[in-house]
Amino acid sequence: MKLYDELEARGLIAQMTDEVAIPDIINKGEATFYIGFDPTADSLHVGHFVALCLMKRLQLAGNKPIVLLGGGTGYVGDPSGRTDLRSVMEPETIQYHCRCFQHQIEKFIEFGEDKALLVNNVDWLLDLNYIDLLREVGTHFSVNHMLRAECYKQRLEQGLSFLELNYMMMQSFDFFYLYKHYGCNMQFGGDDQWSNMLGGRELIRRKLGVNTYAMTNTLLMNSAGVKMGKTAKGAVWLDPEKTSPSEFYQYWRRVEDQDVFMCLRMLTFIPVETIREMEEWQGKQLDRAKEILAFELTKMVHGDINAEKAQHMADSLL
Ligand SMILES: N[C@@H](Cc1ccc(O)cc1)C(=O)O
Repeated sequence: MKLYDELEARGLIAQMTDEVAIPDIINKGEATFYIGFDPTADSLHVGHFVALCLMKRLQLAGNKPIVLLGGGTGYVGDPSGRTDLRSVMEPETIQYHCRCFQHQIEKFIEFGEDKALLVNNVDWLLDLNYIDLLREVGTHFSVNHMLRAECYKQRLEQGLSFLELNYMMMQSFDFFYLYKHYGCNMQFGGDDQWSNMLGGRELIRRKLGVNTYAMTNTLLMNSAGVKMGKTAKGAVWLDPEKTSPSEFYQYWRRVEDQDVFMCLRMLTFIPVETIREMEEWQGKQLDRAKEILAFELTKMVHGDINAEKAQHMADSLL
């Protein structure tokens, strides 16, 4: 199965700017693409995991990932799709979070000159000159248009600070910068990032007359339409100190019957054909599917030994 068909079969694709060119470019392994991660906490969580796996799938098909750590955008905070105000983080906290993210990401993605790059936007955003930026970038953004963007909808009721209104311009500038310096021609991200991604694409088009691409992945939602990866205790983290391998395993072992195959498709590397056969399973066999899901994911995040331990622990609880 070609990469694009596989991503589609896994239900990973939400929106894209070009339905002909994007499948073609990624199938040929010709994309240099980036995904940005803002250092909002000292660990990645399950929501980031979908993006990391997507990167891995694209990398395995010969495309080149650029992982962008938002050490610069972290100073501003993305209001997209959020109703709550983000607290302004201290520079030391931002740096520390970036180191934590980097450490975790390095376990998933193989870095190296031709394989993948890791960059931090603090390296170019922090030194921008305000007046220059307003003149060179600000002129290309319509506030009217921004206020209509889907991602700010809920936020406009609560109030959107001027700081946050600038976020879209920062992320757009990143895409422009990565295109210029690394030939990055595509941006991926969660579906809540669509407006920010289009902003960058438009900036590149206006400043350089070049066409670039953007594609979003489906957010991990359960059948009730609720974002997955949260428990009563809070987020399900990838850091074993924050969510133990056993808790991590249990989270997946306990997904609802209707969600197990969607999770297998979106999160694991089990071939789509195998998952299709498993979809015939019913009753007790669904428990088996959940065990496979929990084991596979725990293995990917915490390694074989921890996955086995977590499974034994779960078995002994039964
Ligand atoms: N805005 C993204 C992170 C990001 C940061 C900078 C970028 O250039 C791209 C993406 C998020 O909140 O998830």
